[in-house]
Amino acid sequence: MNMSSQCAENLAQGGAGCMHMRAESSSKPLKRVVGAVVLRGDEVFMAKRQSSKDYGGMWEFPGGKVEEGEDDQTALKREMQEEFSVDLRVGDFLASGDDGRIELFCYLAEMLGDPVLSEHEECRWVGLADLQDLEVPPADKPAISRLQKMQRR
Ligand SMILES: Nc1nc2c([nH]c(=O)n2[C@H]2C[C@H](O)[C@@H](COP(=O)(O)OP(=O)(O)OP(=O)(O)O)O2)c(=O)[nH]1
Repeated sequence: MNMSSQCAENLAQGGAGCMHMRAESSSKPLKRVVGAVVLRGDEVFMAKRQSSKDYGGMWEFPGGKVEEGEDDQTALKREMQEEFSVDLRVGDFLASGDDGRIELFCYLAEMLGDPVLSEHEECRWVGLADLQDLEVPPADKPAISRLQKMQRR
């Protein structure tokens, strides 16, 4: 019996699948997400996710999923317009992290104008020294470590 027919038989018998199928599903490509790291002196702009969303109530770098045909910069600018009605100047790549489902690419950026809250529960300028007290999704941790290292220099 080959691998595929073993899987089919396992499923037909009401089994939870087999190693072969699990390996395939766990290698699904990560969804690409971008986040803007907007600094103002020793503070960074953070937004609180709506409680109805995944990671609800956690703080994130504003941004979102990159759509087909977009590059990271275009996606970040679009998301900042949609979510905060501001233009964005996108700078250097800072760090990336993942949660096994999405991969977050964070870029230093400058907001041109004042952000208007629409899709988040709250937004706030957070001191870099206070970042460790915020609850953030796991994919944000590498960017936060980089920011804290930059601050100590
Ligand atoms: N924007 C953003 N998303 C993050 C961060 N960290 C993190 O794990 N994520 C996750 C949460 C979501 O699963 C995913 C982004 O999806 P989203 O729903 O916020 O993005 P979107 O605006 O494109 O959403 P939608 O149109 O699909 O509703 O990435 C972060 O710092 N910023």
